Amino acid sequence: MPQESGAAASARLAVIGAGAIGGYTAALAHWAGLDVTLCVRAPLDGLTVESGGEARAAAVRIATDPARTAPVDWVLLTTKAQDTAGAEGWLRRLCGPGTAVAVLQNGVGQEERVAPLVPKGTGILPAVVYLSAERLAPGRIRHHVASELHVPEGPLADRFAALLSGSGLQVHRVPDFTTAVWRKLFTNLAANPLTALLQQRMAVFADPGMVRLSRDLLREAAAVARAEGADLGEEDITRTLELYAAAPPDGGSSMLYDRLAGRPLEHEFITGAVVRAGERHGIATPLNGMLLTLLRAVDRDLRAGRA
Ligand SMILES: NC(=O)C1=CN([C@@H]2O[C@H](COP(=O)(O)OP(=O)(O)OC[C@H]3O[C@@H](n4cnc5c(N)ncnc54)[C@H](OP(=O)(O)O)[C@@H]3O)[C@@H](O)[C@H]2O)C=CC1
Ligand SMILES: CC(C)(CO)C(=O)C(=O)O
Repeated sequence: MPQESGAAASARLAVIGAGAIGGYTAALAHWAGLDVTLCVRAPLDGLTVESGGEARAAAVRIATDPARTAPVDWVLLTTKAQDTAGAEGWLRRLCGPGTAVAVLQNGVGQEERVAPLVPKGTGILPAVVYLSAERLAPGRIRHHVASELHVPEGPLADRFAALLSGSGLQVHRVPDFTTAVWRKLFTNLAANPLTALLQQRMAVFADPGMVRLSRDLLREAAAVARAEGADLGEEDITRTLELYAAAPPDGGSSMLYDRLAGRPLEHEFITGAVVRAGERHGIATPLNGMLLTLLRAVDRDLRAGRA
């Protein structure tokens, strides 16, 4: 785990959400010397991150009440997409003149989701998250693999990269964010629904039938992605399947972890995003549509406490 101090060591950072991504990024930022407040909705005793077989505590400040917080330099929003609106109380208190908000969420349209919840003019930086982490228990995070954030290039991205320099989180500034966000969505479109529906980990992708099904799901999505302006093709599908094959077999997906913990699923922002965009463009997505129907059924049971 990185030990060195970051370039923006005195910056104040608030991380909303103490789950897998929030807990991991908050710990790395704290170890890099940033002034980190972790904003949670249920009290937390502390934060510990396991990575590479080593467990380390991060003595971040923990806040449970938005009313007791003040504006910071950066906010990292790391709730599930369906919980974005629920974080409005935090966003309103943490954003002042000069605050920027980075949205670390899967799916597409991160900026549009957050814009109505922050003061007009607040800089919003959508971030594609390439890392795998799992919340083992409240405040206990296991990092499985990778530590990359991809953001649209520009002055806000430059500030974000400077903020996190030396933290171990690599910030990549990309010229074509539409392609980047859809490319990342590809990695979720088969892995998240299939692991969640089957309640199996990434080892499931050793099955050639599962790889064929994933390719077909992604081919549907590629047609939709291109209609949305993303520059993606067969080689991106192949690369995604290679990623699945190379993933730690005991790793999972954020949707699997939600199902195992009995929490609502993020399906409407992943599979649902493809199906709805397909409908807008008149592109049929029967396989993704079928998964969406199954995920909605599971989610209904989870919300009713039956699954
Ligand atoms: N886990 C992973 O490996 C990856 C996840 N992602 C994406 O990153 C995003 C975050 O995922 P992940 O970290 O796994 O999700 P988690 O479910 O582990 O964490 C989300 C956290 O948000 C908290 N939260 C929700 N609403 C609020 C609120 N109003 N105030 C404070 N906290 C709140 C939840 O609180 P509570 O504890 O009370 O439920 C939870 O701790 C998702 O979009 C996911 O798809 C992207 C790449 C990889
Ligand atoms: C599956 C993974 C790690 C990327 O493939 C992911 O983004 C998630 O768990 O939501």
